[in-house]
Amino acid sequence: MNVIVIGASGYVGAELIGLLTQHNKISIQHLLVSENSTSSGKTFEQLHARWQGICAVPLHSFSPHWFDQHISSPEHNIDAVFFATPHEFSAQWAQAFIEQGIKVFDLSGGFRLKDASQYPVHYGFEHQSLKALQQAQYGLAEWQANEIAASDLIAVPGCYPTASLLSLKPITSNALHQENSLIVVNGISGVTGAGRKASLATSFCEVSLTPYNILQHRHQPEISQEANAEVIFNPHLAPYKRGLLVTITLQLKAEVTSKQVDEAFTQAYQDTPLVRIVNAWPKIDNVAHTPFADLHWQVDENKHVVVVSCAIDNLLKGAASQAIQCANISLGLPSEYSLLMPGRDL
Ligand SMILES: NC(=O)C1=CN([C@@H]2O[C@H](COP(=O)(O)OP(=O)(O)OC[C@H]3O[C@@H](n4cnc5c(N)ncnc54)[C@H](OP(=O)(O)O)[C@@H]3O)[C@@H](O)[C@H]2O)C=CC1
Ligand SMILES: CC(=O)N[C@@H](CCC(=O)OP(=O)(O)O)C(=O)O
Repeated sequence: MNVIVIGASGYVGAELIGLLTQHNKISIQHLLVSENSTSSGKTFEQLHARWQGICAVPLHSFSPHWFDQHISSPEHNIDAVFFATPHEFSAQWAQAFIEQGIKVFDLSGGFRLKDASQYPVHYGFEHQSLKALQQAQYGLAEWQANEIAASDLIAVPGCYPTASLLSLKPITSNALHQENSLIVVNGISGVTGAGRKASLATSFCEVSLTPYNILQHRHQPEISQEANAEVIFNPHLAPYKRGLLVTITLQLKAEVTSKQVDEAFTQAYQDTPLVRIVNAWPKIDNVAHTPFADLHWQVDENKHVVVVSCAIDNLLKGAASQAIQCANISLGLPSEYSLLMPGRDL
């Protein structure tokens, strides 16, 4: 698979490129940034020294001219593009790549919400690619492999939604929860979740554990849509670099037993190497810098309540490694290919 990564100077782009360099079925053809990027002309290893000696591909500026020069002719040799870019940019450009026969893996939120009217509210722009939006397939790898394999436009889930949906779907897809009851998702993320752009809110001396965007975060509709159940989402920013944890409280139907809950989770994740059911409450340190999601739950049958917690690396299972899982599925490979043992057949 010959690929392009747009957004190569960002945190997600860097992790994605790092994974691509170790994938023996995927070949990086171009690494791109914005037209006025200060990173244009630098090599990937100059920008992200972690990959010194691994990837010296130069970063170039993406523009309509670049697209015309490299993509518009049918002779292009590109099979797929990864958008590790702002939401509006992905929403603007995905259709043009699809029309050239190029598969799109969008790591932004540009194609995750099915209802176009939600974009002005939650993303601040009117969606212009309604045809692509309808065509887009949500890419929660452990739950939608068949749909991902059949689609040319994959909306890779966000970091909080990934951890939340891995926790919720075994319950809601088996209708074990009390209909119309309160489902509260508390999430905590490290600062890399905000991206590489410097801002006062994420500068070293300013960051402290705090809730943010309460009752108005754009992940609330994404989680509700994909869980098929309305949630309340309370994100928190914490003073560490990477890793994300959600703890979810939801009411079970009165007749549901803890055995049914256990069966729902073991059924969902018995054959998913990257989602681990762990015997203690998950810890960020056990998943940071890995493609894993660690899950644990506890049921109180008297209160008819289950508490589920899931920890992931926001840049990996919450973005880049899940995008690789989606690409693997598109290639007909096991979703975990190259993620457990880099570059080798499983
Ligand atoms: N951080 C996280 O934990 C997660 C982020 N995401 C999503 O992934 C995407 C990238 O996030 P992240 O890496 O954190 O963000 P960063 O701000 O770190 O990186 C954004 C990247 O997009 C590039 N870019 C910006 N505008 C354009 C443009 N017009 N044309 C081409 N490239 C452009 C930037 O290049 P430059 O500035 O050099 O021009 C940079 O490489 C976002 O949509 C984010 O919401 C999804 C899941 C998790
Ligand atoms: C700490 C922090 O700021 N996190 C980001 C989530 C990053 C992310 O997951 O972006 P997507 O929406 O593309 O998934 C936020 O809350 O907006």
